[in-house]
Amino acid sequence: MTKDKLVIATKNAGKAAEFRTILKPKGIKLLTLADFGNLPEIEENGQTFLENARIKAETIAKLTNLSVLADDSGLMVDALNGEPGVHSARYAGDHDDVANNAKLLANLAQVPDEERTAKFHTTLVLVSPNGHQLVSEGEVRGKILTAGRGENGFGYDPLFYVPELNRTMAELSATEKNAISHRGRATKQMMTKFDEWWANNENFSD
Ligand SMILES: O=c1[nH]c(=O)c2ncn([C@@H]3O[C@H](COP(=O)(O)OP(=O)(O)OP(=O)(O)O)[C@@H](O)[C@H]3O)c2[nH]1
Ligand SMILES: [Mg+2]
Repeated sequence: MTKDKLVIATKNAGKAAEFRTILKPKGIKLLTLADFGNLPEIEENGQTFLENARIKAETIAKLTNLSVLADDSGLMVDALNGEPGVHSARYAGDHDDVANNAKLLANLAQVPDEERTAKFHTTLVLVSPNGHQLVSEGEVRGKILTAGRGENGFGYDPLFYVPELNRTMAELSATEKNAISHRGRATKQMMTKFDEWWANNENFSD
């Protein structure tokens, strides 16, 4: 019963949409936290992306007894010593993209163009109900603009300029973003080991 389902342990609709596109070829039924009515709030109190991804994956696997994929990600700006980092979602206000982007621009107001380098990072943790884990990571480098451009994506995407494509993340289509993004790269890396893990996981749950 539980073998063909994977829970994406996220409340972020943007992330969920990206995972649905990337994982579609697997033909596995994907659920997100929105499919469960009564889950408690998860406190992301880790110091690292890995700790937070693990907290999310392990908590939801225990509660649902299903296999779970969790993503912890964030923006790391060189001129801000890697901030907002693990605090990206709640930099200025809890999941308030407008306030978060405004704070980022304010903190970079005196920083010249050539020093506005940054990267997006994702750590993924995949865990089965009995605790077998796969971990992967992905990053993409870019620059923080002085004003947003584009309507797609979510979070800091309008401010994140990708030099190779001469566009911001928010000016890319979903397919274009997944092809180069931190999340797309981390998922691609995980997929190289996924089939073997999934097959073994089926055996473990017997
Ligand atoms: O412009 C962006 N494009 C991206 O592709 C992206 N990926 C992550 N982020 C930022 O980093 C936070 C993650 O925090 P986070 O990993 O805790 O996720 P979250 O709290 O939004 O959802 P959940 O998965 O924890 O439920 C997010 O909220 C965003 O601010 C991104 N911003
Ligand atoms: Mg979060």
